[in-house]
Amino acid sequence: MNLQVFSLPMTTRFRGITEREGVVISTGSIHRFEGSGGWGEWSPFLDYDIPEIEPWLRCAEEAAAGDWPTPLRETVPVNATVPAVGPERAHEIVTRSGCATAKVKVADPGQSLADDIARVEAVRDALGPAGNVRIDVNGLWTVEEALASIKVLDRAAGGLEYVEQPCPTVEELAEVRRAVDVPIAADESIRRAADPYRVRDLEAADVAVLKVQPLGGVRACLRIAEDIGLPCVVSSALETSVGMAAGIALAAALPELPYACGLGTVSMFTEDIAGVPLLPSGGVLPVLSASPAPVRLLAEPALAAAPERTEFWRRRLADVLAYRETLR
Ligand SMILES: O=C(O)CCC(=O)C1=CC=C[C@@H](O)[C@@H]1C(=O)O
Ligand SMILES: [Mg+2]
Repeated sequence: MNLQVFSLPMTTRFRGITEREGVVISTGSIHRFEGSGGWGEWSPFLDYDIPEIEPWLRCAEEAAAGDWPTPLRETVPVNATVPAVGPERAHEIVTRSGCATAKVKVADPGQSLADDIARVEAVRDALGPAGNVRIDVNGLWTVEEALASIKVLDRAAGGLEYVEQPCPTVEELAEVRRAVDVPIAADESIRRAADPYRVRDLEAADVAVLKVQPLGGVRACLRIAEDIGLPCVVSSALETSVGMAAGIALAAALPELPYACGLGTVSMFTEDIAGVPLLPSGGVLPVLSASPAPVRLLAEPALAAAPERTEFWRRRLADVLAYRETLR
């Protein structure tokens, strides 16, 4: 099977990743790499098991087949993404981004609430009073920690737009939501859940975060958006520009898009595999009708993964296809 595997260094460690690996496939079939049509990215995180990464492949296949819904807008507003860095670097990231909204990672293992407060204050300073500051906890707080930390970080931010995934479970999100005025967004409780609709049924969130790869593609996410009945934010799973186009296609096709999306993360790589990277300008990304071709990956061996890593991805793909057969 012919696979192209990329390996891109990141500018800053993010969710423990310093080197992003993944696969690009072309038109229709993963068995036919040399296609003249669309491209798709399959870049499930390395710590995810085979059943969990099957939907990620559906997203790549949908993109490669060029099967996206009609866009309703030409550009998509995005947030700056601020990893668990020091306040000076956080300020610089936000200022350089040109975005009016920033999402700040907090509760990073090994850091204190004081570190989070300093980062959030720096981000507010960089955005000015009119900007929006949201935080992402990745489910790392208990309910008690959430109640205490949201209070101080809301003050440090001069008002938080929302808190993403403060605690691990849907029940805990619901408990926190009942106790605080800051809106709650659900991310892992949707993209890693057996039933994404428990968030709706337990009234656990004000905002749904949708990611096209973990949730099985653009059309699958559109259905979730319709059924979940919450305002949606489309966020990346750290895709290259090839995969980012799918997230943008979802954001472009949603009937309502009240919040900036977390799709500005191509800037976290030192290089990109497309000819023109999908970087925001003036806080927005352009909507494309298909994924860009990975022309730089095809031309520059330095962007390709080492042969043993290519072998790893080939095996991973074979395992997912075998798993799929068991679902039939
Ligand atoms: O939403 C953004 O601003 C960027 C994307 C982002 O934060 C994430 C991408 C990939 C993995 C996640 O840990 C993380 C998230 O939790 O939302
Ligand atoms: Mg998140």
